Amino acid sequence: MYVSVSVMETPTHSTVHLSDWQKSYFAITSGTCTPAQKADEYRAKILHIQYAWANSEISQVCAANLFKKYAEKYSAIIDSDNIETGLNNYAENILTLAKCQQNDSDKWQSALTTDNVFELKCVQERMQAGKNLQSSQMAPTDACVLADKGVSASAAPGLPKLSIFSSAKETELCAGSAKCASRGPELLEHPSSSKSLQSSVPPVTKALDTLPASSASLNEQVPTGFQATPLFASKEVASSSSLKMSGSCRDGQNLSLSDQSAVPAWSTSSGKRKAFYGLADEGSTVIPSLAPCQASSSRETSSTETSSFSGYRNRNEESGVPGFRTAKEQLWVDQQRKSQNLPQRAPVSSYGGVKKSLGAGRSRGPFGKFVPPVPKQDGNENGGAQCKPRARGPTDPSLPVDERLKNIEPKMVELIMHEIMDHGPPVNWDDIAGVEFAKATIKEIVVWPMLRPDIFTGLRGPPKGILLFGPPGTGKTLIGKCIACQSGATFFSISASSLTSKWVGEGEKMVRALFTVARCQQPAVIFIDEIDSLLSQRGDGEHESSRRIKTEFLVQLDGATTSSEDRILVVGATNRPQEIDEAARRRLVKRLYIPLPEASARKQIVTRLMSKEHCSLNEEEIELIVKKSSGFSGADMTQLCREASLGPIRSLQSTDIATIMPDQVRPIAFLDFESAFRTVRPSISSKDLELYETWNQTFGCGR
Ligand SMILES: Nc1ncnc2c1ncn2[C@@H]1O[C@H](COP(=O)(O)OP(=O)(O)OP(=O)(O)O)[C@@H](O)[C@H]1O
Repeated sequence: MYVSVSVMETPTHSTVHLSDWQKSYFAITSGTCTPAQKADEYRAKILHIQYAWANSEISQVCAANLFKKYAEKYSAIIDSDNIETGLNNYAENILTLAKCQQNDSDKWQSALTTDNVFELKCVQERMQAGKNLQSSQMAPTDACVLADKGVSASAAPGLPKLSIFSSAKETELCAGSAKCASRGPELLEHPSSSKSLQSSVPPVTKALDTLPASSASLNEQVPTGFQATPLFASKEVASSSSLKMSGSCRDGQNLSLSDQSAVPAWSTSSGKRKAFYGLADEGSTVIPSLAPCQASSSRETSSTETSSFSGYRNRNEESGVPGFRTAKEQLWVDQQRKSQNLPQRAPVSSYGGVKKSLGAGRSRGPFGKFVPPVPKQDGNENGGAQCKPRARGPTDPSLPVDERLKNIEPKMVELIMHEIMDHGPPVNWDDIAGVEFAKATIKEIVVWPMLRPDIFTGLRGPPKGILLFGPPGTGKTLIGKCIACQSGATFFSISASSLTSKWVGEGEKMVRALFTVARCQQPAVIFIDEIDSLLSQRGDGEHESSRRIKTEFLVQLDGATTSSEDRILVVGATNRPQEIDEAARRRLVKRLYIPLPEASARKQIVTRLMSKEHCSLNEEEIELIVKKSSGFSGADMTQLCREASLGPIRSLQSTDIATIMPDQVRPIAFLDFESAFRTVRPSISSKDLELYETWNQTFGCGR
């Protein structure tokens, strides 16, 4: 886990008593704090303590006590596996990466420990890359010095073999390195457990005895710039710090797993240290490393000390070199730089961030709650209700970034991923009553080709666009979604009117971005509701921006910028097909009429909805309902059933509602439908229906 703090104040008094610290640093425990705030505060305070400790502002005993107190105070957050409140959820490091690997069946219980996280393949790959680099950059003599001085070879960055500190010298080194930021994580490796916390602090007496000497010796032993991994800091903050720090820590080695460490080398040179603090004082977001790595991992650890040291050695092992970034990380950084509007920290998890808000209304401070940028691998992020697992978002530098997205504004990608990409429950063909011809056609021309692109080649190739037209509430959206679900495609759903009105001046870019993201997520279905407002016939009053959006859309639809192998289907839906201009109409080759549901379909809708309710309707009554609902759309039928379902409640005395048991509510009866028919009327006029019929006969592809 990472910690980030904007400005670190260095305590002014050289000796600070525990009580003073407790007084000033435990004020945040009021009951009004949210878990997120507490988690943030927790990190910030931990940092503060560790800085004070590292600067000898407080004693080791004091630090250990404070850490223990914090662990106790915030154990609810730290230990919690709750996706909302658990501190793990705020992690943006290796743990997050690891969490992305989980699926529901894992019954994941914060079982990640420092060790098993590093066993994950994705983690090892990254570690290996860093290790290789270090090996190639570390002079053999450096390694010898380390070995000679009692530091396990494996503890030296870049040296592959792992070992646990066990020798006296190693212990001394660790104890002494209390002064060193790089030792920090061990102390707080398991803040959730006071036991582990205590035991992870080197024995006080020994530490006190050995501190000055070993501190110095460490500084001699460790190559200049030997840095700790900020396990608790935000990636962006760390990243930016990294840039700032590079000047001061010329020869520092950045040990951050994600190559974003900003922690300076802890050298004997007070000049260097001052330079470091100087930066910190100037507002640099410098990240020390004494914060907990995996709060809950202590539970899993059999030997706390071993765990502590293993955390140390692992981080050493994964250390990188300053300034090194993989190409994909560089790309990510570049993308973030381009996105000047975005807050400093927002982009990290923004693509996978809180849903449906584009981050607006969602405050993400420097410690903003982390939401994994990628879905679980089973795609069940939303309770198993998802057509297709979402592909990886491009904002997490630890994940591959699609080259195609590099020219797209991140905020647009975010919007598309969160607002337009649909993550709702899957839809089956059986969920759509009636419209048999349309369903059969769609299966044949769209779903099968998407499933078997190898067979549906050449003339059999799928169309790029289809049009569903008909009265409102007849299931066009349902069909669009069903296509996506049944063909294993990602479903993007957008209203064309929002393209033209919501993003004034940006609609054109939005169209381009939408197709680009869809291309990255293919097979994909782009459902455009009210497509008539996007593709309406050109007139004198047509606005320039509307014209540009339309042109861009047609270009994208034509696939001018796509390869022939792209599997993207545009499904347009409209209630006003007559307003679509010829150029667009021609491109939407299959124009399918989605009419009002026939009697059999209406029966299907009623039966299906009532089967989920406590209902006393018999066959005959259902037939009567179907008969009386002639001219109703699917949406009207749904509304009718909703209204009828309220009948039993309405018949209750007002006083009963507070006390009645659910099973005492009478079943929905025919009389409730009779009442419902008095308020629910068909929403489509026969005149409107004529228009659809006429247009269908002229341009439709039905029989
Ligand atoms: N054929 C159908 N089978 C089952 N339910 C239907 C059907 N048609 C409509 N519904 C019900 O009506 C609701 C609205 O349907 P949907 O949004 O798909 O209609 P639409 O044709 O896209 O409407 P609009 O043109 O107004 O966007 C659905 O969620 C569903 O409850």
